[in-house]
Amino acid sequence: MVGVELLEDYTPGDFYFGTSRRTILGSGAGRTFTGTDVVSLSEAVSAELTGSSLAVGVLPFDTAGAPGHVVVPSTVRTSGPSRPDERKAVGAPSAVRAVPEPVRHVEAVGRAIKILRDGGLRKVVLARALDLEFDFDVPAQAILNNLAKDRAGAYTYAAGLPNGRVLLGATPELLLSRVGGQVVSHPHAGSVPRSADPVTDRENAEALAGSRKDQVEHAVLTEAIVETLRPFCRRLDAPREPSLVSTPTMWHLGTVVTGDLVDRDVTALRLAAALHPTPAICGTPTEAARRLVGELEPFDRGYYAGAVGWMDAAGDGEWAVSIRCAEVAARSIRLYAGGGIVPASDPKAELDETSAKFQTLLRAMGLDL
Ligand SMILES: C=C(O[C@H]1C=CC=C(C(=O)O)[C@@H]1O)C(=O)O
Repeated sequence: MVGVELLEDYTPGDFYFGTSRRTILGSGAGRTFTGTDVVSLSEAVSAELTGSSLAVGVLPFDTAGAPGHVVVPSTVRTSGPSRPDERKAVGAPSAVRAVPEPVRHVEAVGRAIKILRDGGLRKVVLARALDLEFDFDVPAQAILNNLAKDRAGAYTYAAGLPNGRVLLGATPELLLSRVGGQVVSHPHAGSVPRSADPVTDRENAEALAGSRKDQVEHAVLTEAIVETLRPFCRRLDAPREPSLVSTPTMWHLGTVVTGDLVDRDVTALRLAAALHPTPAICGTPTEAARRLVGELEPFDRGYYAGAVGWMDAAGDGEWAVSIRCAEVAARSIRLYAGGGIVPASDPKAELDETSAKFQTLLRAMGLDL
């Protein structure tokens, strides 16, 4: 058992962020910043941070639905990585409901494909949700423990939301990290499910690497990241071809983009605000894709498909894309999963992809749905 004390001490409302290098636990709100203009929000937060203080928080998918929410916790503790040995029991739900019904998601993807083929857009990301009701309070700490135990994603997180709920998950995708003058982004797009059978698993990965449709889906994303970061960087590198990356449940195409900043006053949160929403979770062109998401999805995304992370007084920090996550209310939990749609997408395959993406949370809850 390595460095699990902070994980054990987590209580709902705290901010938890765990990676392979460190664990951050922030408790108690010393100062809270809430705003719908994330660039102004990032500037207000920078102005407040001094010495060793840290700001932590979440950005929503769309500030028309929920504000950016960043706090300077009264207590911040950090340690090495948290690797629990034991799984914790979560318990079974009394009701499960898909939002929308799977057949309606297939229809929405079909409509999106038609719009894309008619030439209006290059890519849009459509999501669906799974609502689970319980006869007891949802044990957020147990789910977080199990996500860390499963090493379910490179960034395991939980954050208190302004509505009193908790966003928790384990995402593979880095929106932006900044250390001194160096920035890194690790965009992910293009996916296939893992398989328990090693031969099928390898075949799935090879099919993904060779898939023209997934290459296009990924290229749209990397282009957008590079275009957004270029004005901020004097050096910016991105490999021509994406690489295969995996979580316990999914294979993805990923590209590590690295750069050197022109101006070291540009903070991690400011850069994350510039990048968000990327085509990994919204689409291209951004505004048209955001409108289509609003038209085709029958729910508000809230803090799903936003960003979660931290920043220090020097402007360094890490912001991950808030996917493979759920929003926990007292006795209910809403899981989210989405997928990028391009003209060559297949609606049924997109439904299956979202089902596979739900597995990150479902496994952590010990559920076989
Ligand atoms: C939008 C999600 O995943 C994104 C990240 C990786 C791969 C994706 C894809 O292949 O569609 C999505 O762009 C999600 O998990 O809800």
